[in-house]
Amino acid sequence: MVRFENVGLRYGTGPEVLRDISFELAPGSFHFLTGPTGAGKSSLLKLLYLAERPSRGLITLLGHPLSKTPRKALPAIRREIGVVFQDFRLMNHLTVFDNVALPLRLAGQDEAHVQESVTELLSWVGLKAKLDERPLRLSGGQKQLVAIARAVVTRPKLIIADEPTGNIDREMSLRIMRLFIELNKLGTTCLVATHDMVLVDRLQKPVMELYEGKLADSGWWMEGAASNAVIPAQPLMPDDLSPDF
Ligand SMILES: Nc1ncnc2c1ncn2[C@@H]1O[C@H](COP(=O)(O)OP(=O)(O)OP(=O)(O)O)[C@@H](O)[C@H]1O
Repeated sequence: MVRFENVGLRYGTGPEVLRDISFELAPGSFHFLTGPTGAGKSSLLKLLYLAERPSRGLITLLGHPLSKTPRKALPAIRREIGVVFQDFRLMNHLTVFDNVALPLRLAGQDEAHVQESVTELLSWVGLKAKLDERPLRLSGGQKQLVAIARAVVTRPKLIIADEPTGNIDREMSLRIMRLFIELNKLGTTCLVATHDMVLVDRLQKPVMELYEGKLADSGWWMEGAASNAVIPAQPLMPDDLSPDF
């Protein structure tokens, strides 16, 4: 699904902010990405959602070696990736419904499909009653639920979340993480960057740790990823979550 081999990243002529990054994410896996502020978490995620290109090393994304992929093929790969940001990045002049519908409409989907998919997803995140609301009238947690619905409306194979629960209270953070777990149970590969070690401890998922631009024990990550390859995509079973989650 994702493979990094000795990847480095520098911004402009500055120092490398990521060095010798090697890891593999198997299809259907779920990983947290943690590390202190400035360690390079957002930078690593930017490489994954194609907002930056590596200054060295090899990245294979959804089967495509990026160094050999023509630039014009990148938007199609990017459309297979759903991204959730800490600051939501919603369109405040659009309704909740239209925010979630936007990726489908941009992809030229017919309106009947848009109506069905968006209504279904807004029910799933618990915001069916808010579909005509503007984002500015929602709480931070509700805005993040809309952003998650928008990120997954095109059924991406990979979901990347950069501090999705920053500045959101504990109860809503758990609800948001539960959605990522449900998506993962449906077979979506998930990588979630977070500072919230309480959530990480509760969820008992593999953790990739970045320190000063390097992955802790990256050799282990290549090995760990290989064993994750046996995790099958599972049907959605919300009740399967641990009771205290
Ligand atoms: N656009 C940029 N131009 C130059 N340097 C940058 C840019 N973005 C990030 N950096 C630098 O790269 C390093 C890693 O930053 P990054 O935002 O990836 O860390 P982070 O682990 O996500 O931090 P945080 O937890 O505070 O969000 C930092 O030293 C930062 O100053």
